[in-house]
Amino acid sequence: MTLSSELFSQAKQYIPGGVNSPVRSFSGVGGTPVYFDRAAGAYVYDSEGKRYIDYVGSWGPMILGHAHPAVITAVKQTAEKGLSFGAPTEIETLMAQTVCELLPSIDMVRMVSSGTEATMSALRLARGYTGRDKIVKFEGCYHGHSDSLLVKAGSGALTLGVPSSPGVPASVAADTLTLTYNDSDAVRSTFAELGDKIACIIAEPVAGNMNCIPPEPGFLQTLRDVCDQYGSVLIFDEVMTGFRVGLQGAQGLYGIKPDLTTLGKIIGGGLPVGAFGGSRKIMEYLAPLGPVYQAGTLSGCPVAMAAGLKTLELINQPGFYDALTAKTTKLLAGLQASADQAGIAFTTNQVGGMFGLFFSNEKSVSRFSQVMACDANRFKQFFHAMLDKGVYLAPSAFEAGFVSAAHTDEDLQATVDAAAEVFKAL
Ligand SMILES: Cc1ncc(COP(=O)(O)O)c(CN[C@@H](CN)CCC(=O)O)c1O
Repeated sequence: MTLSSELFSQAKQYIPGGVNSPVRSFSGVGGTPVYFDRAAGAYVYDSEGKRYIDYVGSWGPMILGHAHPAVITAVKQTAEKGLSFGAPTEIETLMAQTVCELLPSIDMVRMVSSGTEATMSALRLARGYTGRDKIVKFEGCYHGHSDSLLVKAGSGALTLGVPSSPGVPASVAADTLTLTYNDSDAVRSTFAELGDKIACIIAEPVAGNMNCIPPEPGFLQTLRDVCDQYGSVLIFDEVMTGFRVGLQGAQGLYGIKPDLTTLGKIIGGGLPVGAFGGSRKIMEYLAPLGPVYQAGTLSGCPVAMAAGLKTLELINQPGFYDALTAKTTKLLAGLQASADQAGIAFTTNQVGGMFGLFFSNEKSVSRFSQVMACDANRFKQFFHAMLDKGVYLAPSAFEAGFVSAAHTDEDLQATVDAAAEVFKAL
């Protein structure tokens, strides 16, 4: 029995499923989750000291690499002054100002402590601002676990949602319409039918929770157009893509301006931070200024702000994203060549420093249905074989992968070499 197995057995006595977030349980790939003890740069080290090249990066935040010295120093120096006060601090204003300066669509921003809080709050704000109840989301997109967003498509495109989890009241799910990502026709026909009842669309501008699925040309523009035509709020959930695919997020990359943006992950630098922001006219509906209530004890925690601010400072350097994108491209080109060499049906997607791996015969994967048709068993075999070789990929075929600035050419080559051996043995 490995130390991780022992730790997992112990955890399962006290924590449901032994984890504080389901995907960590390896339920998507089988086997026992690896317990990590420490991390530095591109590497994570398990409880027995084994090193892995990490492509999860705490699900996106660790864009600089783990335990970046300047981030750790900023956290230590801020923590020594106290951890949180439940009162305003200057560093919160600095963070808000930085986010507003980096994302032109954001005039004002409110900090929260998770992506779930950010999207839940943005939905309430959009509903309060428009006075409407219905929302549109897309199948395969994940926006955290608030009730309105744990909803799957009803039997037909225009039928209302049904809960995707017990505990979500049918009455709540009924206000959520779930459409097919990248299906612009479905968006247009839904709005033609119900547009004046729809408070908002919430979309991942690059879907990173059904593996990595970029928007097809015109899709994001369609979302913008129907929201303009029917007076609905366009929410880009950039919890994952924000500062990951570019300094101005996916909205900057694709040139589509949302009304509200949700953020998380990178803006916390690895500590619990979420945020939602947008146009002043909408944000001023928020308490204490306006009638829409939203609050949080540790929102804007100074220590978390310090980690996030230092991270945003260090990614805002000339060439940072070109280098990150080039590394990711190099990794994927190597993986594809190895798979082709071994005759394995395999394809990849990439946007900036995030990527998706698909065991699929498709030349390119752009729809949820194509993701679902991938060879899940082959992914599981690949995942575990790579893990054995010291490469830590996302333990699910429905997650994106992430490269950091700390990954070296040697790390990328070692990953490709390991994959070449694994593909041959599949
Ligand atoms: C686009 C997007 N929006 C919202 C969320 C929810 O954020 P959190 O509440 O987990 O901080 C997420 C969370 N992402 C997952 C990874 N796919 C978190 C990992 C987990 O659930 O443990 C997200 O990707």
